[in-house]
Amino acid sequence: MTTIKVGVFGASGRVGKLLIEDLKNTQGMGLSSVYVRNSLDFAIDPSVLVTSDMHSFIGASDIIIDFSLPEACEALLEEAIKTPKPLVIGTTGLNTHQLNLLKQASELMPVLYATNMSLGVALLNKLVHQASAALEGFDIEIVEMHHRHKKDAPSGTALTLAESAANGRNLDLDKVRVSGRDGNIGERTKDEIAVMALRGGDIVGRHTVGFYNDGEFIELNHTATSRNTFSKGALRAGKWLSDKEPGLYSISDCLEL
Ligand SMILES: NC(=O)c1ccc[n+]([C@@H]2O[C@H](COP(=O)([O-])OP(=O)(O)OC[C@H]3O[C@@H](n4cnc5c(N)ncnc54)[C@H](O)[C@@H]3O)[C@@H](O)[C@H]2O)c1
Ligand SMILES: O=C(O)C1=N[C@H](C(=O)O)CCC1
Repeated sequence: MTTIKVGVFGASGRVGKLLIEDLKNTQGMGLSSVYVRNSLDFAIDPSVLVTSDMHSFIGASDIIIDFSLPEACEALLEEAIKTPKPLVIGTTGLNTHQLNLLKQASELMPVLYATNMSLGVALLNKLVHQASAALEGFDIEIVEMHHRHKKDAPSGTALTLAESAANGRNLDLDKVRVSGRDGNIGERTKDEIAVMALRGGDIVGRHTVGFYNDGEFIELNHTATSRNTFSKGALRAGKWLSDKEPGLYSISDCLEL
């Protein structure tokens, strides 16, 4: 079996470090390059290319996995457009320009973009779509909780869940999303979908999508108890993506959900 050479972008981050560890025990895949801005603060196999030259970083690998920051992901996409390689993108908080760049890249190479690499959240998105369509008149409120170091809010996962809920009712999320309530704002409107973010401690990731009506409510809840859920999910996605045609793929495509 040939070994898929993996490049890790965001290597010294919380998820990046786990990707490097998990790759040591992943059959059919091996770490070949890491991109660093300065230097790595941990030891790495000397056969791995450690570089701050984006072109060499991409060139040394068969696929690239990115868990970084939006500006960094943007720079990666710009370089990948010049040197196409399958890309697994896990970075959240991308703006409209960065999302457009991602779509542009996917015309030249296979790109899997997932705001959450877990199987549980992939299924939760399906359930939320179904519940949103079936539970007419129920108010939809989403709450997410993450660790104190998280920079973007609301989480990418919460926004994707809100998109699933809005799609279930043929609503435009940009028109109905509420991400803060403060002061004398009046009563809740019928269609609004609230997405609220809490931050604290070392919470890996918790999402609750609630459907509330008079006399009853349903809450669908997902909790990630280990960050390895994301790194292992990204490696599974990378293996799946490595022989695909150019296109924009989702985690549901990879998991055949
Ligand atoms: N899709 C998922 O399943 C999933 C899961 C967890 C985290 N995330 C997302 O992944 C991203 C990273 O999360 P994290 O907790 O590992 O963050 P982190 O802050 O620990 O790591 C970020 C990494 O990006 C690197 N970086 C920052 N700016 C850079 C630049 N300009 N150029 C190159 N590299 C740069 C940092 O050096 C670091 O290695 C976040 O957007 C987070 O929301 C997604
Ligand atoms: O720790 C993070 O940061 C996470 N980010 C993703 C998001 O924004 O949804 C996935 C969960 C963990």
